[in-house]
Amino acid sequence: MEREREDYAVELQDLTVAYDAKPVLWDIDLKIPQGKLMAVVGPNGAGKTTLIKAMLGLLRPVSGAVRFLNGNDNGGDLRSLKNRIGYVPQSGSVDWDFPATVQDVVLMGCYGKLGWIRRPRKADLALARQTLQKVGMAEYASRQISQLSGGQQQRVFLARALVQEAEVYFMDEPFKGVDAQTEKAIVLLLKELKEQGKTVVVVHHDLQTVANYFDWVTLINLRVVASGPVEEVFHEENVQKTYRSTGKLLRSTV
Ligand SMILES: Nc1ncnc2c1ncn2[C@@H]1O[C@H](COP(=O)(O)OP(=O)(O)OP(=O)(O)O)[C@@H](O)[C@H]1O
Repeated sequence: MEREREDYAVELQDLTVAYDAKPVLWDIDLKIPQGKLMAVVGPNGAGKTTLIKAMLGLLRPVSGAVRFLNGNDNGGDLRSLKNRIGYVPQSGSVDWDFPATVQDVVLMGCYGKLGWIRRPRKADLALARQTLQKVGMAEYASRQISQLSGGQQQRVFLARALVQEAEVYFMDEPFKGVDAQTEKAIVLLLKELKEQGKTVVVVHHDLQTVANYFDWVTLINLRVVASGPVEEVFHEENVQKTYRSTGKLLRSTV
């Protein structure tokens, strides 16, 4: 039984989340196997960001449970799992006026390992530099984050997550507003993470690239319409069902 749990990076059971008593996620059951690159797709307002926030314990669900890796309950032992879980928020949701350099922001990714008090070691600085190089931002290391373009900020937040060396990553629309070259760089990083056995959950809007970029997909619109290997569940019928209006789906659940 324990072994079976270990195979799942994240497991959701009967998860319902509401804002002001209005449900936006309804009775979600989901198992995300370890080592998958998973896209979460669905129309605007479908509950994708809410799903990620609920998984991370940033929102309290009305009911249900979230379990990571070895079966720890969300809210109970999530703190001890913190360093094993990385999060790249939607760039629009971040306060970019926060006074910090690019290098500072990337080093924040090491704090889980370092603790807040300790100064970064040489190895952390080297890792931060190397990761900035990877995302093509090394030359901006001492620039204030407020003085970067949207796509550059996105790359920096990706670098911050990468230095954390987590096991499960959540990324909320990492391709939003980035140019083709940055998109390619991010895709390469995602594939690299997968090769290292990491699990990556990505909110994604471009249906055209799902099959190229990901091996697992969850289609969501208030409820999970389908979740599984891309080649099995990402087909016309499921996409149609997902992009029907939320109202219709809600009526069909009650
Ligand atoms: N803090 C909040 N308070 C009240 N309602 C909210 C809040 N955040 C989101 N919602 C509502 O919950 C629903 C789901 O929002 P969510 O941001 O999870 O959707 P999404 O699928 O990520 O959408 P998008 O593709 O537009 O980013 C939407 O109807 C939204 O208006």
